[in-house]
Amino acid sequence: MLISKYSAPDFDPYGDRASANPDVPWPAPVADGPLRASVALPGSKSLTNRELVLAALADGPSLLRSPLHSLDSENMVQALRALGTVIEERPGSGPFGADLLVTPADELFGSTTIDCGQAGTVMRFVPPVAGLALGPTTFDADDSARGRPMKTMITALRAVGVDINDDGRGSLPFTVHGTGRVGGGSITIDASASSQFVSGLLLSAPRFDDGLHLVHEGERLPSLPHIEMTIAALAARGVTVASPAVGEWMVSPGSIRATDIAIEPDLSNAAPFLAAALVAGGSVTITGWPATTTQVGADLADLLPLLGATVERSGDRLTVSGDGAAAGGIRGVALDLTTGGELAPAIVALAALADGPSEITGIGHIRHHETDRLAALAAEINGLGGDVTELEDGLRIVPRPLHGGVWRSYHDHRMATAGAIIGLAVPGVEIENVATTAKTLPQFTQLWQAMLTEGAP
Ligand SMILES: O=C(O)C1=C[C@@H](OP(=O)(O)O)[C@@H](O)[C@H](O)C1
Ligand SMILES: C=C(OP(=O)(O)O)C(=O)O
Repeated sequence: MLISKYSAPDFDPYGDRASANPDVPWPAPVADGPLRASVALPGSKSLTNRELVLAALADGPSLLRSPLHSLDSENMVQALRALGTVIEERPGSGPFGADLLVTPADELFGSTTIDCGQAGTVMRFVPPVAGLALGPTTFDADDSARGRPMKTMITALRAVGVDINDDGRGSLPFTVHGTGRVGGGSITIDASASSQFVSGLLLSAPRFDDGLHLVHEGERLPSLPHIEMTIAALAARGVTVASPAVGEWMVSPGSIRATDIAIEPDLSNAAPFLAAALVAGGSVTITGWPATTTQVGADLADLLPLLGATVERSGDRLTVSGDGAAAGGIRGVALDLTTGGELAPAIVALAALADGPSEITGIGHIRHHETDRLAALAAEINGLGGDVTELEDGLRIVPRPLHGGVWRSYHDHRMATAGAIIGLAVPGVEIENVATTAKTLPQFTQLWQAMLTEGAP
């Protein structure tokens, strides 16, 4: 298991023994009263993995303070190390593990195999870096992630001059034959399946000979805030980057500045905890909420009130309060979540406990996340007695009285946490393979239990 050291000596990344064994389902705890909890969360996956890539391509050593330590970030660290980047642990600035000092390689070298695990950010951000390395780099992933779409990245890299060997199916595994240089230039791609194709190309683009002029043409462009996060991260390191129109980006060739950066807490991973306040009633506070951020999780402050929550900000604390599902405190909603598909599993779990029907649309692309999340959410909620219908690009959820049962997680961290949300109100929900939460939040069960016991009479 690729979990690196944590500052707390007795830190157990799995929270408890049962959750460490994927064969033993985790009994999701039921909330026995209103919550009054304050939760600190580890660093953002999206920020950590962008900053690791940029640091590896930068003009000197960078320090990442309070980065995420999880399977996704560990896969990124190992990937960049395999290409010659030196990544060393330094005493942690925060409670969730070491800081990372990243020293770029004088020259990136391939002749290696990279295990992307389940990380979309590794499989979409690192192949362009491998194009800049000398020698072949083979990319592979967990069985459950091998089918995730890669065709757009393969064709895009070929279009900027990178030689790739694949089996023609547009998925992993494939081999990037890096020559140490990438031409770059003007290309058009279809990023309908994932914004990560755009982000991955933009992150390496300053190191392409001619930079990159990238145009998206396709039926939809999901997760725009994640692309804006990429642009902001590049700009913060002195890269000249612009988006002259929606679906068009330009990156000038040039150096990427080394920096010292603090990684914000993962606001998308705040979703299940904040949702808990609506389900159980009472309040949940997330500490360290940034004043300004590019994370789409910040939208929870606007989304959760639509479902009946009250949201308050005080300094760096964001508090969500609710009346509880039993008191009819969750309202049905019609929501387009095109920009924040990552938040959908938590919102859908809330909708299953609401006082009326919901329709969540704009999220067809989440069929290509860790699993087909539309099919998985419908199957698992319906398996507990619910009434969820798959739409082409979303879900229609009609709340029904739910009963206990096994909730399958499909190797998907957000499926596991969505089941935990429902389990707060429905006795007898058992989450299969809750350890899958280690993808982005190895401490999930521990933090969830602490949220439920804190402030309890
Ligand atoms: O760039 C990123 O960090 C991410 C982009 C989004 O991907 P999609 O555009 O594939 O939804 C998001 O869902 C994922 O969790 C993280
Ligand atoms: C879609 C997700 O992950 P990935 O970065 O692997 O695409 C997610 O975390 O919800």
